[in-house]
Amino acid sequence: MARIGVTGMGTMGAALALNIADNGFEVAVHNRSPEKTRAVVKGAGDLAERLAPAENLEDFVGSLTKPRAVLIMVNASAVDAVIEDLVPLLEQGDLIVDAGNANFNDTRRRAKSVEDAGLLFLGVGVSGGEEGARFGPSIMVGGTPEAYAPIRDIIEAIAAEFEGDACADFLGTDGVGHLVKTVHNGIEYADMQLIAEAYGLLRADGRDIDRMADLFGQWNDGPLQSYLIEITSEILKTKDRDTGRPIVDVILDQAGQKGTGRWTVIEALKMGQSATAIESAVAARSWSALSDTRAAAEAAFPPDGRVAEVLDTDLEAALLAARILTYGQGMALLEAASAEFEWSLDLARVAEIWRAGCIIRSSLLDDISAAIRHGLPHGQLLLEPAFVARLHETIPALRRVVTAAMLNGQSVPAMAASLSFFDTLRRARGTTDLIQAQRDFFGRHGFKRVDRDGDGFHGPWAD
Ligand SMILES: NC(=O)C1=CN([C@@H]2O[C@H](COP(=O)(O)OP(=O)(O)OC[C@H]3O[C@@H](n4cnc5c(N)ncnc54)[C@H](OP(=O)(O)O)[C@@H]3O)[C@@H](O)[C@H]2O)C=CC1
Ligand SMILES: O=C(CO)[C@H](O)[C@H](O)COP(=O)(O)O
Repeated sequence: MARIGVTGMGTMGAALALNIADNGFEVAVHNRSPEKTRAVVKGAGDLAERLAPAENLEDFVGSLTKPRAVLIMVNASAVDAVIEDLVPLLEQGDLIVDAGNANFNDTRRRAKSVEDAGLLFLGVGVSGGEEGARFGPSIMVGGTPEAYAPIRDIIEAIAAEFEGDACADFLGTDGVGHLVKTVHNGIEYADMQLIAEAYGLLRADGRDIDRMADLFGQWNDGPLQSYLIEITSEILKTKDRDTGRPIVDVILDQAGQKGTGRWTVIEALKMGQSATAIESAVAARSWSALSDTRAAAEAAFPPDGRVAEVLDTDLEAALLAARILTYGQGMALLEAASAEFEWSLDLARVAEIWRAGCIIRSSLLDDISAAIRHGLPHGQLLLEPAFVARLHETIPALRRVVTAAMLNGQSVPAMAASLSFFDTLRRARGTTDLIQAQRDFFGRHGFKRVDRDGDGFHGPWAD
């Protein structure tokens, strides 16, 4: 009998189940199509003795000790159907864990309906891709402490570690684990886009791909140290087996997206927050789908042949500045969500559990968690003294890179969005006085004055 079961033997579910077994726990395994379960057991080697495979949900649930704990790792669109099948098979006090990527609004709804049925529910974000799931992901738990208690030891055992600290924690009630994972992915989208923009500038400059790989490798030894920079270097070194060409040259430039970046932007907009670098990254993926349109537009507006003059050191600093601003936007969004849903989210802890295991892990996160513990003035990372100093050092480079890109017709939407966010925020008096005047002019919306208390003032056009 197993203390926990995993249903969904896809990329992530299989890897998590093996991780659980590797940490000494018996684990029941199940998949809608049983051949996948058989394949996982067959490929498990010595770990197979800790796997209890089941060909149907009834046997799967029957192989769990009570109170049962079932971890679902299926596509977001299938979670409701799986829960519907599971609930009649479970008893009061049993636990359902949705560990896939889920829209946190769905998680809130699911938590309520599962709890109404007398069961416990957790919405858990897991990050790290297949390798992370197998050897140590970052794990973001949302739900109730009672629901977390029975599996806490398992979650902490399978999670990544940063200097002995498990990169897993209970973050608060209902949807918080999935919103934190969603924002993690939003930051992931922006960081990937920023890196792709730097790659685009280097390509426009005619750089050799192998030397580019070395440059990313060097950057990974400095302040940009991160998983995404590291794998970019690896990817750029990789040749296609069939043609011998750099692998990036045979990959169609159309990026997929499963929804978490878009969810981040939607939630940011709903909460009156800005996630502009993330929004640019989502847009860039959407624009990437328009291959025919882009080809037609290139024919209509051909490149003017100028060469981008961008220094490697400037690119490195520009990426760092934009990354800081992106993390800052993500953290501010989480702070706003915490206030709105009364989660009392410990943002420093979030940064801590992202320091290892997850896709956005980077050396910067240790500094970000320290900065949050010192307190972020006005809730903004960019105002924390250590980050003020870093931005003073790096923003001029971001400005030079964005300017060079713009002058040369190179697309850098996420870098430009980050810089505009920064420049907007660092002006005590902006330009929305005119917006307010326009709103009042056409719609009598009223405005506040700088020289009097109260609101609802109108311009003379209203007379
Ligand atoms: N891949 C990654 O890097 C990461 C993925 N995630 C998230 O983890 C979850 C799983 O992703 P991943 O493992 O990559 O996906 P896969 O495509 O590898 O596997 C999908 C799994 O979902 C099952 N499934 C699909 N539809 C149904 C259904 N209607 N009923 C029952 N089972 C169903 C599949 O079963 P079958 O074999 O029968 O089709 C399969 O086990 C997703 O939410 C994803 O967003 C989270 C972090 C990283
Ligand atoms: O959660 C993940 C990583 O953290 C998954 O890999 C997710 O699929 C990435 O999102 P997308 O497929 O939209 O790029």
